[in-house]
Amino acid sequence: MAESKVKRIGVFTSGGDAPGMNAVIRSVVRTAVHMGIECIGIRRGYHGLINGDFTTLDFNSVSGLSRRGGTMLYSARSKEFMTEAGQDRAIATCKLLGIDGLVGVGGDGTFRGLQVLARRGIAVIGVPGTIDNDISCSSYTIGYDTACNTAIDSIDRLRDTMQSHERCSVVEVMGRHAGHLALYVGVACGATAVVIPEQELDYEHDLIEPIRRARINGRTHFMVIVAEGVKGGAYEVANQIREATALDTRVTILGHVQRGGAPSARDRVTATHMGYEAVRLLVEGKSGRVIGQQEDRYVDFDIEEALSMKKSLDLQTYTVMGALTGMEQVKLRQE
Ligand SMILES: Nc1ncnc2c1ncn2[C@@H]1O[C@H](COP(=O)(O)OP(=O)(O)O)[C@@H](O)[C@H]1O
Ligand SMILES: O=P(O)(O)OC[C@H]1O[C@](O)(COP(=O)(O)O)[C@@H](O)[C@@H]1O
Ligand SMILES: [Mg+2]
Repeated sequence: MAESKVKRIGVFTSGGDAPGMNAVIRSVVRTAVHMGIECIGIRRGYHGLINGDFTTLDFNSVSGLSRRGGTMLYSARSKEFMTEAGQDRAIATCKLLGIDGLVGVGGDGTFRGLQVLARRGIAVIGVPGTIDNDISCSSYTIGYDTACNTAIDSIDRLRDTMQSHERCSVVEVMGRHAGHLALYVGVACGATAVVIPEQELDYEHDLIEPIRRARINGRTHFMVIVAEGVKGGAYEVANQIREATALDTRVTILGHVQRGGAPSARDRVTATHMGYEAVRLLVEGKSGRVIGQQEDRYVDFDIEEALSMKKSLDLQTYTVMGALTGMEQVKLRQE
Protein backbone atom coordinates (compact mmCIF):
# COMPACT_ATOMS: atom_id res chain seq x y z
CA MET A 1 0.00 0.00 0.00
CA ALA A 2 1.27 3.50 -0.86
CA GLU A 3 2.78 5.83 1.76
CA SER A 4 -0.14 7.57 3.47
CA LYS A 5 -0.69 10.91 5.14
CA VAL A 6 -3.09 9.28 7.57
CA LYS A 7 -1.45 9.04 10.98
CA ARG A 8 -4.37 8.90 13.42
CA ILE A 9 -7.91 7.62 12.97
CA GLY A 10 -11.03 7.39 15.11
CA VAL A 11 -13.61 4.61 15.27
CA PHE A 12 -17.09 4.66 16.83
CA THR A 13 -20.29 2.62 16.96
CA SER A 14 -23.70 4.29 16.80
CA GLY A 15 -27.45 3.62 16.73
CA GLY A 16 -28.83 0.24 17.78
CA ASP A 17 -25.93 -2.08 18.59
CA ALA A 18 -25.45 -5.22 16.50
CA PRO A 19 -23.51 -8.45 17.05
CA GLY A 20 -20.25 -8.04 15.15
CA MET A 21 -19.64 -4.38 15.99
CA ASN A 22 -16.83 -5.45 18.32
CA ALA A 23 -15.28 -7.48 15.52
CA VAL A 24 -15.25 -4.33 13.34
CA ILE A 25 -13.50 -2.36 16.11
CA ARG A 26 -10.90 -5.11 16.44
CA SER A 27 -10.32 -5.24 12.72
CA VAL A 28 -10.01 -1.45 12.37
CA VAL A 29 -7.53 -1.25 15.25
CA ARG A 30 -5.41 -4.22 14.18
CA THR A 31 -5.32 -3.03 10.55
CA ALA A 32 -4.37 0.47 11.67
CA VAL A 33 -1.61 -0.87 13.95
CA HIS A 34 -0.31 -2.98 11.06
CA MET A 35 -0.10 0.16 8.92
CA GLY A 36 1.56 2.26 11.60
CA ILE A 37 -1.58 4.32 12.30
CA GLU A 38 -2.70 5.39 15.77
CA CYS A 39 -6.27 4.56 16.71
CA ILE A 40 -8.71 6.36 19.00
CA GLY A 41 -11.99 4.81 20.07
CA ILE A 42 -14.82 7.34 20.38
CA ARG A 43 -17.29 6.16 22.99
CA ARG A 44 -21.11 6.46 22.76
CA GLY A 45 -21.37 7.34 19.08
CA TYR A 46 -22.04 10.96 18.13
CA HIS A 47 -22.68 11.77 21.78
CA GLY A 48 -19.04 10.93 22.51
CA LEU A 49 -17.81 12.81 19.49
CA ILE A 50 -19.60 15.91 20.73
CA ASN A 51 -18.29 15.56 24.26
CA GLY A 52 -14.74 14.38 23.55
CA ASP A 53 -15.42 11.01 25.17
CA PHE A 54 -12.65 8.72 23.88
CA THR A 55 -10.11 6.05 24.69
CA THR A 56 -6.87 5.09 22.98
CA LEU A 57 -6.86 1.64 21.40
CA ASP A 58 -3.89 -0.60 20.66
CA PHE A 59 -3.26 -4.17 19.56
CA ASN A 60 -3.89 -5.63 23.01
CA SER A 61 -6.96 -3.60 23.90
CA VAL A 62 -8.97 -5.42 21.21
CA SER A 63 -7.83 -8.97 22.04
CA GLY A 64 -10.60 -11.55 22.06
CA LEU A 65 -13.15 -9.01 20.89
CA SER A 66 -14.46 -10.84 17.79
CA ARG A 67 -16.53 -13.28 19.76
CA ARG A 68 -18.16 -10.72 22.03
CA GLY A 69 -21.64 -9.29 21.47
CA GLY A 70 -22.51 -5.63 22.06
CA THR A 71 -19.89 -2.96 21.55
CA MET A 72 -16.95 -2.14 23.84
CA LEU A 73 -17.22 1.49 22.71
CA TYR A 74 -20.88 1.69 23.78
CA SER A 75 -23.55 2.98 21.43
CA ALA A 76 -26.01 5.85 21.63
CA ARG A 77 -28.59 7.85 19.73
CA SER A 78 -27.78 11.56 19.87
CA LYS A 79 -30.44 14.23 19.38
CA GLU A 80 -27.79 16.92 19.83
CA PHE A 81 -25.91 15.73 16.77
CA MET A 82 -29.02 16.46 14.70
CA THR A 83 -28.41 20.17 15.39
CA GLU A 84 -25.79 22.38 13.79
CA ALA A 85 -24.43 23.33 17.20
CA GLY A 86 -23.90 19.66 18.04
CA GLN A 87 -22.23 19.03 14.70
CA ASP A 88 -19.89 22.00 15.28
CA ARG A 89 -18.83 20.49 18.61
CA ALA A 90 -18.25 17.06 17.01
CA ILE A 91 -16.06 18.62 14.34
CA ALA A 92 -14.15 20.55 17.00
CA THR A 93 -13.36 17.24 18.74
CA CYS A 94 -12.02 15.77 15.49
CA LYS A 95 -9.78 18.81 15.08
CA LEU A 96 -8.62 18.83 18.68
CA LEU A 97 -7.64 15.15 18.56
CA GLY A 98 -6.02 15.56 15.13
CA ILE A 99 -8.11 12.81 13.60
CA ASP A 100 -7.24 12.25 9.93
CA GLY A 101 -10.15 9.89 9.32
CA LEU A 102 -13.19 8.52 11.09
CA VAL A 103 -14.79 5.07 10.79
CA GLY A 104 -18.46 5.02 11.87
CA VAL A 105 -20.23 1.70 12.36
CA GLY A 106 -24.03 1.77 12.41
CA GLY A 107 -27.22 1.90 10.41
CA ASP A 108 -28.91 4.36 8.07
CA GLY A 109 -29.12 7.12 10.72
CA THR A 110 -25.41 6.82 11.49
CA PHE A 111 -24.67 7.10 7.77
CA ARG A 112 -26.72 10.32 7.57
CA GLY A 113 -24.58 11.70 10.36
CA LEU A 114 -21.44 10.71 8.47
CA GLN A 115 -22.83 12.46 5.40
CA VAL A 116 -23.04 15.68 7.41
CA LEU A 117 -19.41 15.30 8.56
CA ALA A 118 -18.22 14.45 5.04
CA ARG A 119 -19.92 17.55 3.63
CA ARG A 120 -18.04 19.59 6.22
CA GLY A 121 -14.66 18.20 5.25
CA ILE A 122 -14.09 15.36 7.72
CA ALA A 123 -12.74 12.15 6.13
CA VAL A 124 -15.29 9.48 6.98
CA ILE A 125 -15.97 5.86 6.08
CA GLY A 126 -19.23 4.10 7.02
CA VAL A 127 -19.48 0.41 7.91
CA PRO A 128 -23.00 -1.08 7.88
CA GLY A 129 -23.84 -2.53 11.29
CA THR A 130 -27.52 -3.07 12.10
CA ILE A 131 -29.73 -6.11 12.66
CA ASP A 132 -32.37 -4.49 10.40
CA ASN A 133 -30.38 -5.12 7.17
CA ASP A 134 -31.85 -1.87 5.84
CA ILE A 135 -28.78 -0.28 4.24
CA SER A 136 -29.57 0.10 0.56
CA CYS A 137 -26.07 -0.13 -0.91
CA SER A 138 -25.30 -3.41 0.82
CA SER A 139 -27.04 -6.73 0.45
CA TYR A 140 -25.91 -7.49 4.00
CA THR A 141 -25.41 -5.60 7.25
CA ILE A 142 -23.33 -6.85 10.18
CA GLY A 143 -25.49 -8.36 12.92
CA TYR A 144 -28.34 -9.53 10.72
CA ASP A 145 -27.32 -13.19 10.59
CA THR A 146 -26.85 -13.46 14.35
CA ALA A 147 -30.17 -11.70 15.03
CA CYS A 148 -32.01 -14.03 12.61
CA ASN A 149 -30.50 -17.09 14.27
CA THR A 150 -31.35 -15.83 17.75
CA ALA A 151 -34.95 -15.21 16.67
CA ILE A 152 -35.21 -18.63 15.05
CA ASP A 153 -33.91 -20.33 18.17
CA SER A 154 -36.63 -18.63 20.27
CA ILE A 155 -39.36 -19.36 17.72
CA ASP A 156 -38.43 -23.05 17.60
CA ARG A 157 -38.97 -23.18 21.35
CA LEU A 158 -42.28 -21.38 21.04
CA ARG A 159 -43.42 -23.80 18.39
CA ASP A 160 -43.06 -26.74 20.77
CA THR A 161 -45.46 -25.26 23.30
CA MET A 162 -47.84 -23.85 20.66
CA GLN A 163 -48.10 -27.32 19.14
CA SER A 164 -48.84 -28.95 22.51
CA HIS A 165 -51.65 -26.48 23.20
CA GLU A 166 -52.86 -26.10 19.60
CA ARG A 167 -52.47 -22.34 19.72
CA CYS A 168 -51.65 -19.57 17.32
CA SER A 169 -48.38 -17.80 18.07
CA VAL A 170 -47.88 -14.20 16.95
CA VAL A 171 -44.20 -13.33 17.27
CA GLU A 172 -42.94 -9.79 16.90
CA VAL A 173 -39.38 -9.47 15.66
CA MET A 174 -37.41 -6.22 15.39
CA GLY A 175 -37.34 -4.02 12.30
CA ARG A 176 -38.31 -0.41 12.75
CA HIS A 177 -39.16 0.36 9.14
CA ALA A 178 -38.05 -2.82 7.42
CA GLY A 179 -39.35 -6.37 7.12
CA HIS A 180 -36.15 -8.11 5.99
CA LEU A 181 -35.59 -9.79 9.35
CA ALA A 182 -39.24 -10.88 9.66
CA LEU A 183 -39.37 -12.34 6.16
CA TYR A 184 -36.08 -14.22 6.49
CA VAL A 185 -36.98 -15.58 9.91
CA GLY A 186 -40.47 -16.48 8.65
CA VAL A 187 -39.06 -18.63 5.87
CA ALA A 188 -36.48 -20.21 8.16
CA CYS A 189 -39.02 -21.31 10.75
CA GLY A 190 -41.82 -22.29 8.36
CA ALA A 191 -44.25 -19.57 9.43
CA THR A 192 -47.91 -19.69 8.46
CA ALA A 193 -47.75 -16.00 7.52
CA VAL A 194 -45.42 -13.01 7.73
CA VAL A 195 -46.60 -9.42 8.24
CA ILE A 196 -44.19 -6.60 7.37
CA PRO A 197 -44.38 -2.79 7.14
CA GLU A 198 -43.66 -2.74 3.38
CA GLN A 199 -46.88 -4.62 2.75
CA GLU A 200 -50.31 -3.09 2.16
CA LEU A 201 -51.92 -5.41 4.65
CA ASP A 202 -55.20 -7.05 3.73
CA TYR A 203 -56.02 -9.06 6.86
CA GLU A 204 -58.40 -11.48 5.19
CA HIS A 205 -56.15 -12.23 2.21
CA ASP A 206 -52.70 -12.07 3.83
CA LEU A 207 -53.35 -13.49 7.26
CA ILE A 208 -56.68 -15.17 7.91
CA GLU A 209 -56.83 -17.15 4.67
CA PRO A 210 -53.33 -18.70 5.12
CA ILE A 211 -54.36 -19.77 8.63
CA ARG A 212 -57.62 -21.29 7.31
CA ARG A 213 -55.74 -23.14 4.57
CA ALA A 214 -53.24 -24.50 7.07
CA ARG A 215 -56.14 -25.70 9.26
CA ILE A 216 -57.85 -27.39 6.31
CA ASN A 217 -54.52 -29.09 5.52
CA GLY A 218 -54.49 -30.54 9.01
CA ARG A 219 -52.53 -28.00 11.07
CA THR A 220 -53.72 -27.29 14.59
CA HIS A 221 -51.08 -24.73 15.57
CA PHE A 222 -49.94 -21.65 13.68
CA MET A 223 -46.93 -19.35 13.62
CA VAL A 224 -47.30 -15.75 12.47
CA ILE A 225 -44.23 -13.48 12.32
CA VAL A 226 -44.81 -9.72 12.59
CA ALA A 227 -42.20 -7.01 12.05
CA GLU A 228 -42.12 -4.38 14.79
CA GLY A 229 -42.78 -1.59 12.28
CA VAL A 230 -46.24 -2.90 11.35
CA LYS A 231 -49.03 -0.53 12.44
CA GLY A 232 -50.47 -1.73 15.74
CA GLY A 233 -47.71 -4.34 16.08
CA ALA A 234 -48.22 -7.95 17.12
CA TYR A 235 -51.11 -7.17 19.49
CA GLU A 236 -53.25 -5.74 16.72
CA VAL A 237 -52.44 -8.69 14.45
CA ALA A 238 -53.33 -11.12 17.26
CA ASN A 239 -56.65 -9.34 17.88
CA GLN A 240 -57.59 -9.66 14.22
CA ILE A 241 -56.74 -13.38 14.22
CA ARG A 242 -58.70 -14.00 17.44
CA GLU A 243 -61.73 -12.17 16.14
CA ALA A 244 -61.78 -13.93 12.78
CA THR A 245 -60.87 -17.47 13.88
CA ALA A 246 -61.49 -17.75 17.66
CA LEU A 247 -58.08 -19.43 17.93
CA ASP A 248 -56.24 -19.29 21.25
CA THR A 249 -53.75 -16.66 20.11
CA ARG A 250 -50.65 -15.63 22.11
CA VAL A 251 -48.26 -12.75 21.53
CA THR A 252 -44.49 -12.91 22.10
CA ILE A 253 -42.32 -9.84 21.59
CA LEU A 254 -38.73 -11.00 21.12
CA GLY A 255 -37.34 -7.48 21.64
CA HIS A 256 -33.75 -6.69 22.50
CA VAL A 257 -32.80 -10.32 23.02
CA GLN A 258 -32.30 -10.31 19.22
CA ARG A 259 -29.53 -7.73 19.46
CA GLY A 260 -27.40 -9.66 21.95
CA GLY A 261 -25.17 -12.72 21.94
CA ALA A 262 -21.95 -13.83 20.34
CA PRO A 263 -21.80 -12.97 16.64
CA SER A 264 -22.15 -15.79 14.11
CA ALA A 265 -19.29 -16.81 11.82
CA ARG A 266 -20.79 -14.72 9.03
CA ASP A 267 -20.97 -11.61 11.18
CA ARG A 268 -17.43 -12.03 12.52
CA VAL A 269 -15.97 -12.56 9.07
CA THR A 270 -17.97 -9.78 7.39
CA ALA A 271 -17.05 -7.39 10.21
CA THR A 272 -13.38 -8.27 9.92
CA HIS A 273 -13.33 -7.69 6.16
CA MET A 274 -15.28 -4.44 6.38
CA GLY A 275 -13.08 -3.06 9.17
CA TYR A 276 -10.02 -3.77 7.03
CA GLU A 277 -11.62 -2.16 3.96
CA ALA A 278 -12.48 0.96 5.96
CA VAL A 279 -8.87 1.55 7.02
CA ARG A 280 -7.58 0.69 3.54
CA LEU A 281 -9.85 3.35 2.00
CA LEU A 282 -8.69 6.00 4.48
CA VAL A 283 -5.05 5.11 3.86
CA GLU A 284 -5.66 5.48 0.13
CA GLY A 285 -6.93 9.00 0.79
CA LYS A 286 -10.60 8.15 0.18
CA SER A 287 -13.34 9.90 2.12
CA GLY A 288 -17.13 10.12 2.22
CA ARG A 289 -17.46 6.44 1.32
CA VAL A 290 -19.56 3.64 2.75
CA ILE A 291 -18.75 -0.03 2.50
CA GLY A 292 -21.19 -2.57 1.21
CA GLN A 293 -21.38 -6.18 0.19
CA GLN A 294 -22.56 -7.08 -3.31
CA GLU A 295 -22.57 -10.66 -4.57
CA ASP A 296 -19.95 -11.79 -2.04
CA ARG A 297 -17.64 -8.88 -2.84
CA TYR A 298 -16.81 -5.92 -0.65
CA VAL A 299 -17.45 -2.67 -2.48
CA ASP A 300 -17.62 1.01 -1.57
CA PHE A 301 -19.96 3.80 -2.61
CA ASP A 302 -19.97 7.54 -2.41
CA ILE A 303 -22.03 8.35 0.69
CA GLU A 304 -24.39 10.67 -1.22
CA GLU A 305 -25.09 7.96 -3.79
CA ALA A 306 -25.45 5.28 -1.11
CA LEU A 307 -28.04 7.28 0.80
CA SER A 308 -30.12 7.96 -2.28
CA MET A 309 -30.41 4.27 -3.14
CA LYS A 310 -33.52 2.22 -2.31
CA LYS A 311 -33.46 -1.33 -1.03
CA SER A 312 -36.26 -3.50 -2.28
CA LEU A 313 -37.67 -6.43 -0.44
CA ASP A 314 -36.70 -9.91 -1.56
CA LEU A 315 -39.82 -10.76 -3.56
CA GLN A 316 -38.45 -14.14 -4.57
CA THR A 317 -38.58 -15.14 -0.91
CA TYR A 318 -42.28 -14.29 -0.86
CA THR A 319 -42.88 -16.42 -3.93
CA VAL A 320 -41.10 -19.37 -2.32
CA MET A 321 -42.99 -18.90 0.94
CA GLY A 322 -46.24 -18.83 -0.98
CA ALA A 323 -45.42 -22.10 -2.70
CA LEU A 324 -44.70 -23.80 0.61
CA THR A 325 -47.47 -22.37 2.76
CA GLY A 326 -50.25 -21.36 0.42
CA MET A 327 -49.70 -17.71 1.40
CA GLU A 328 -50.43 -15.73 -1.72
CA GLN A 329 -48.30 -12.91 -3.11
CA VAL A 330 -48.90 -9.79 -1.06
CA LYS A 331 -49.27 -6.26 -2.34
CA LEU A 332 -46.33 -4.03 -1.46
CA ARG A 333 -46.62 -0.33 -0.67
CA GLN A 334 -45.68 2.02 -3.48
CA GLU A 335 -43.13 4.50 -2.05
N1 LIG B 1 -30.32 13.13 9.30
C1 LIG B 1 -29.37 13.04 10.23
N2 LIG B 1 -28.43 14.03 10.35
C2 LIG B 1 -27.46 13.96 11.27
N3 LIG B 1 -27.33 12.94 12.14
C3 LIG B 1 -28.21 11.93 12.08
C4 LIG B 1 -29.28 11.93 11.12
N4 LIG B 1 -30.01 10.81 11.30
C5 LIG B 1 -29.45 10.15 12.35
N5 LIG B 1 -28.37 10.82 12.82
C6 LIG B 1 -27.51 10.46 13.96
O1 LIG B 1 -27.22 9.07 13.94
C7 LIG B 1 -27.65 8.48 15.18
C8 LIG B 1 -28.01 7.04 14.96
O2 LIG B 1 -29.13 6.95 14.09
P1 LIG B 1 -30.29 5.89 14.33
O3 LIG B 1 -31.26 6.05 13.23
O4 LIG B 1 -30.80 6.02 15.73
O5 LIG B 1 -29.57 4.47 14.29
P2 LIG B 1 -28.90 3.65 13.09
O6 LIG B 1 -27.65 4.33 12.71
O7 LIG B 1 -28.63 2.32 13.71
O8 LIG B 1 -29.92 3.59 11.99
C9 LIG B 1 -28.79 9.39 15.64
O9 LIG B 1 -29.02 9.30 17.01
C10 LIG B 1 -28.27 10.76 15.25
O10 LIG B 1 -27.36 11.25 16.20
O1 LIG C 1 -32.86 -0.10 21.26
P1 LIG C 1 -33.89 0.91 20.89
O2 LIG C 1 -33.37 2.29 21.04
O3 LIG C 1 -35.15 0.64 21.62
O4 LIG C 1 -34.19 0.76 19.35
C1 LIG C 1 -34.94 -0.26 18.80
C2 LIG C 1 -34.68 -0.29 17.32
O5 LIG C 1 -33.33 -0.61 17.05
C3 LIG C 1 -33.25 -1.69 16.14
O6 LIG C 1 -33.06 -2.88 16.89
C4 LIG C 1 -32.08 -1.51 15.23
O7 LIG C 1 -32.28 -0.36 14.45
P2 LIG C 1 -31.09 0.60 14.10
O8 LIG C 1 -29.94 -0.27 13.66
O9 LIG C 1 -31.61 1.47 12.99
O10 LIG C 1 -30.72 1.39 15.31
C5 LIG C 1 -34.62 -1.69 15.45
O11 LIG C 1 -34.94 -2.95 14.91
C6 LIG C 1 -35.50 -1.29 16.57
O12 LIG C 1 -36.67 -0.70 16.11
MG1 LIG D 1 -31.46 2.30 11.34
